[in-house]
Parts: sequence; structure tokens; C-alpha cells
Amino acid sequence: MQVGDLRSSSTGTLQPSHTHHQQHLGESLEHQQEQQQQHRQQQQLSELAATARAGHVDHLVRCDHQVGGHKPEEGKGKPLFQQGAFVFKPLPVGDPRSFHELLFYERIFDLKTPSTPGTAAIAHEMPLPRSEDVQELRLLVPKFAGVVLADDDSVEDLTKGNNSYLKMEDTSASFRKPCIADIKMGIQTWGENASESKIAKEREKYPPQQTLGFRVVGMKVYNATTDVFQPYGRKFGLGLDESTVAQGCRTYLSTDGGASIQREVLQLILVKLRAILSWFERQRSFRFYGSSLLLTYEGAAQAGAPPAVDVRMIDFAHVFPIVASDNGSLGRDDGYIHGLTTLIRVLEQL
Ligand SMILES: Nc1ncnc2c1ncn2[C@@H]1O[C@H](COP(=O)(O)OP(=O)(O)OP(=O)(O)O)[C@@H](O)[C@H]1O
Ligand SMILES: O=P(O)(O)O[C@@H]1[C@H](O)[C@H](O)[C@@H](OP(=O)(O)O)[C@H](OP(=O)(O)O)[C@H]1O
Repeated sequence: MQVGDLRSSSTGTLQPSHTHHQQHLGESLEHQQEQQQQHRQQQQLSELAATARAGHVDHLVRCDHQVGGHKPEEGKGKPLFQQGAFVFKPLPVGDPRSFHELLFYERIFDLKTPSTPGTAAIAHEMPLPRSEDVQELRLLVPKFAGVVLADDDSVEDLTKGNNSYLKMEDTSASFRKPCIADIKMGIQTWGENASESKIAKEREKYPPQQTLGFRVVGMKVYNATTDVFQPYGRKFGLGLDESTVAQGCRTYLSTDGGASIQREVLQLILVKLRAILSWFERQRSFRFYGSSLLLTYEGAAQAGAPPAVDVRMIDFAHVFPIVASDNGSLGRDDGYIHGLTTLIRVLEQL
């Protein structure tokens, strides 16, 4: 907090000043406020521990099939962890995005709402969705297993309130050689409450998002000939545009280094994408910004057996309720629908 901010301080007694004495006063107030904030976070964390439905967990290991999202090696926070058939997504106390995502899962899985102090404070931001929308949506997202606290995180993580996680189904768990693509959907990738600078940053990041309505965030493809996974990172996706995105999709669908594509997998993915599109055309509860579709198929399918394919919606840090217009009608998520329609068309033409 800047000294100049003191004028608006809730104490109402301090005025901005440039004298040393008052500057010290400002600094100590700042320190006090920091301590109070830390204390509040600690309190939230222990309340979270008390309310966490799925309890504690230890021996988490770094997820070995994360293709997008926060990665420390890219200077972007804490990554995804895994254990058994679950993944664990960090829920840093104090980050409104993560509590927003938790609130979304609570609304979808009809858990006692609100379940944590973090979501209680923002419950008004996401009114209960229409039940007919939610029933089907539950099948389109990873199953949610609650909030857990990791027992074996570092003391530093504990004091920063960083050891809680969203526990959810690992959509790759049943695959031997999962080939994965994370595709960020929609024309708009920022939330309805985004600042001007966030909007500018997002617009600049990937202009084809406006026309395509999607962006390949990252992929991982198994090469059955060499028995090696090939990763495709952020740069790969940002390098695709309207004229090259089809080639990017071919790369995802080839397990022989590009010689051919998995036609059966492609057809099954299309079936699932059309089902998601059909839901979007009917639902009137949510608009999804910066949310992804996570595509997975088996890279080492048994000959003769139908290939396993999974398509799921993930990453709900910026989901907003659709509110009724003046005449009481509810709109649709046109940005997501545009992206899905384009993606389906690109895949149909491969
Ligand atoms: N339920 C899941 N099962 C398997 N893998 C998952 C699951 N959820 C996420 N992942 C993996 O983790 C990556 C990041 O997930 P997610 O987009 O939710 O994280 P994030 O850090 O919020 O991302 P962003 O920085 O784009 O907001 C995905 O690209 C995917 O590879
Ligand atoms: O995928 P990229 O290109 O790495 O970009 C990040 C991605 O779009 C995240 O979804 C976003 O977080 P939000 O979902 O919160 O917008 C983050 O914004 P940030 O810079 O504000 O963290 C971006 O940097």
C-alpha cells in the first residue's frame, strides 16, 4: 500500500504526509495490514481444512501429462499434481480465480453451497444454474472430488496458504499412451470483470482467436514407431493461424510422425464435440471465458478394438452466469459456440 492511499484508510484518522515520522507510521500500518492479511489467510486455510470434504492427501507427484496451464519452469506458479486416478489443481488462498473455479464445481456437482469461506464470500457471483443445464454438464467436465489439503508440502507453502487443491478426476488415468490437446475456447479469453490492460494483453496474445474462436494451448502426441511422446508447447499453438490450424490438428491426430491420421479417433472426437455443441445451443446458465476443451485419445490402441477417446471441458476460472435481458430472455454463449463450430468444421475437413 502506498502512503498516499492512507486517506482512504478505514481508520479515517491518518492523512498522507511526507514527514519521516508519518512515513514510518505509514510503513508500520502497511506492515500491520500485511500481518492482518496473512492472519486472515491462515484463518481461511484452517477453516478450509475443517470444511474440506475430501480431507488430507500426501505424496502427491507432479502430473506427467500436463500440457497447458501454470508451470513453474515457465515462471507461472504451481503446476498440477497427480495421485491414482485423480489430479490436484492448486487452490492458492487469496487468488480469486481459483475460488471462482471451486464455486463453479460446487454449483455443478450440487455440493452443499457454499462449502468453503473462499466461496461463501463470492457465492452471489454465480447464482444457482438451471438444473436441466447442469445434469448434462456434469458429464462434460471432470468429476469433482472436493478440496484437499496436502500434508507434505513445504512449510513455506503452508505459511503462504498454498497447500490446498481441487481434487478431480484425471481424465487421462485410463489411457496407456494418452495423446492430449488443450484447446482454449471462445472468442473472448478474459472475464467480464477484466481490466483494460488484461483485455489488451489477451487481444494481442493471439489475434486469430477472434476469427477461429479457439487456440491450441498445448499438446502431447505419442509416436508409436519410436515409442516417444512429442510435446507441443505454447509457441506451437500461438504459431498456428487460420491457414495452418488444420495442419496443427493433423499433427495431433498422427501417431506415426505425420504419415497418416487416426481416422476413427477423429470421428469419435467429432461425435463428442457435436454433443458439447448441442449442450451449448440449449443451455442458458453460463458463459465460459478462457476455458478449455481437453482432448485425449489412446495412442497405443489394440488392433481391432475401438480407440478410447475422451473430450472434457476444463479450466473454469472465468465462468459467468448468463443474466436475463430487459425482456427477460436469456442469451447463449455465442463466443464458445463460434469456436466449437469452427473447430468442428476444421476437423471435418481433414
Ligand atoms: N481433470 C484433468 N485431468 C487430466 N489433466 C488435466 C485435468 N485438468 C487439467 N489437466 C491438465 O492440466 C493442464 C492445465 O489445466 P488448467 O487449464 O485447468 O490449469 P490453469 O493453470 O488454470 O491454466 P491457465 O493458466 O490456462 O488458466 C491442462 O492443459 C491439462 O493438461
Ligand atoms: O496460456 P498463456 O498464453 O500462457 O496465457 C495465460 C492463460 O491465458 C491463462 O488462462 C491466463 O490466466 P487467466 O485464465 O486468469 O486469464 C494467464 O493470464 P495472466 O497473465 O493474467 O496470469 C495467461 O498468461
